[in-house]
Amino acid sequence: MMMWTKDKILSQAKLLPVVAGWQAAGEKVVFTNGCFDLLHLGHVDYLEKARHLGNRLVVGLNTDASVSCLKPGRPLQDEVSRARVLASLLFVDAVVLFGEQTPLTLIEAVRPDILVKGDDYQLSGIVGHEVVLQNGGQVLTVPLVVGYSTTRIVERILQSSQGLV
Ligand SMILES: Nc1ncnc2c1ncn2[C@@H]1O[C@H](COP(=O)(O)OP(=O)(O)OP(=O)(O)O)[C@@H](O)[C@H]1O
Ligand SMILES: O=P(O)(O)O[C@@H]1O[C@H]([C@H](O)CO)[C@@H](O)[C@H](O)[C@@H]1O
Repeated sequence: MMMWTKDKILSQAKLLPVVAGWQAAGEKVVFTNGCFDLLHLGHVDYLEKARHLGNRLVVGLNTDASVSCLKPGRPLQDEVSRARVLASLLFVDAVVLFGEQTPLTLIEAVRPDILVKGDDYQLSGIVGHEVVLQNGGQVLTVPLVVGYSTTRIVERILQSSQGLV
């Protein structure tokens, strides 16, 4: 049965029993996180690959307040929009917002089987890698699709707009 995308967006309190149920059924839960401001091919490719590393994909999404601390001038899209766009992806099973500067507390609560980031991150630099490894899980990276980033999209928009004046 096709889920409504908004029903994939869960509070942490509602997410934890859902994850526990998946794991009790023997499903490997993959967790990743990010700002996902303007969704692009790199995000889609990496999220799809992350999903295929296990059986379920949970995406931790930085709130607007969290993003603005990490990336001044961002986000360009609010958290409601960013969450809904992520939830619309077939291979995303759940989206959960977090307001801290890092997803450490969330990862400690979710206890995913697999933690994934793009390979713009070194394994040792991935927040939560110690927790997941201590729990017997895996920490993996997915190769970047070269040439794609939200920053690059913004730069190209600015360049093209300058050409219009
Ligand atoms: N080109 C890409 N290919 C694969 N994965 C990517 C790519 N760009 C970002 N990611 C991954 O997507 C996740 C979210 O990253 P983020 O939202 O910072 O995207 P971004 O495009 O790099 O944004 P920004 O340009 O603002 O840094 C991270 O795990 C990152 O590793
Ligand atoms: O979209 P980004 O900038 O890749 O996401 C950040 O990732 C950080 C990462 O998990 C560090 O290992 C995280 O700490 C931060 O909150 C953003 O989600």
